[in-house]
Amino acid sequence: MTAPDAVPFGRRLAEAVADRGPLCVGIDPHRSLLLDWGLTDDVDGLRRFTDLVVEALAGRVALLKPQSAFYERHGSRGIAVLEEAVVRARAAGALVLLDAKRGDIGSTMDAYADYLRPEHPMAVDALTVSPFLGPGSLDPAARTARASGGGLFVLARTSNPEGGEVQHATAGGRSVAQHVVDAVGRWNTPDWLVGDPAPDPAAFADQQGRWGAFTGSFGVVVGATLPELDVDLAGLRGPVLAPGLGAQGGSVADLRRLFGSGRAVVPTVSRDVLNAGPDVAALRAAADRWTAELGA
Ligand SMILES: O=c1ccn([C@@H]2O[C@H](COP(=O)(O)O)[C@@H](O)[C@H]2O)c(=O)[nH]1
Repeated sequence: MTAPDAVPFGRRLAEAVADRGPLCVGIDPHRSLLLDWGLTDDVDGLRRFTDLVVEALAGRVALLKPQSAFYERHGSRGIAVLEEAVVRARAAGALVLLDAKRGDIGSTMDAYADYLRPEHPMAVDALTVSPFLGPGSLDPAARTARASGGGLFVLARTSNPEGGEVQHATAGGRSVAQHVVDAVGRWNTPDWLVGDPAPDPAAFADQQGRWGAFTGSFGVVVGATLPELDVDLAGLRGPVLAPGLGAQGGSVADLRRLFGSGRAVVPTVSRDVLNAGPDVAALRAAADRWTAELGA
């Protein structure tokens, strides 16, 4: 059942985009970045790095996307740094997408989805998930997301060059990537989960997939690096997270070429913004440059 005060992630994201522009900035404390910032590659350096990014950008961009791998590599103390940062970023007005790319059988996905429950110590607004065990294995996470006003971004056509080896494979005349997009599109319809209490009809009143109108809480990941858009996003009714800008070679022109202007796209950049640190003003200026270019 949907908690009465749970504003759906899709609506909160659309509001953030209307206020701040569509940019998502990734918090990826690579070892090399910690050293470039004059920090140590340990928990103290990790904390300082994260604090500075949160101070610079929470509430300034639509989404912050901490990459869990860079915290996990420092063990439990690294995860504690991430947890404190998530709490602080959300208190400062940020929407937080935890990039952890979880994917498992349904009963285990149910546990991963607890990240989306408000009572979780590291509660986040949305989570990245991997559909390799079949999109249906993610249903329990989608159910929790819908109940708690959270969001999911499912890997569909990833930005890395190897992605197509599996994502282009076909079954039943559709590519694996298309199966993923179609499954996510179903989550974004009001009749998904028939038998559960009906969700707020206003949440589904207008799902044209454009900012300014409500978009669904379930999105897909499609890289800005693709040579061409080889999935049909018409039935998605939700946002597209587009990584691969800057360090991986993607540009704003690539976003336009791939997605045009009629789609709810959240471009995400990590290193290209983080390289501007550790100065807070310089980090803000780097993010602002992307936002201006995206809006132009
Ligand atoms: O297809 C994907 C899915 C996720 N990512 C993640 O996004 C950032 C990209 O970092 P950059 O420094 O902007 O290249 C990183 O955390 C990846 O794990 C992706 O790149 N592609």
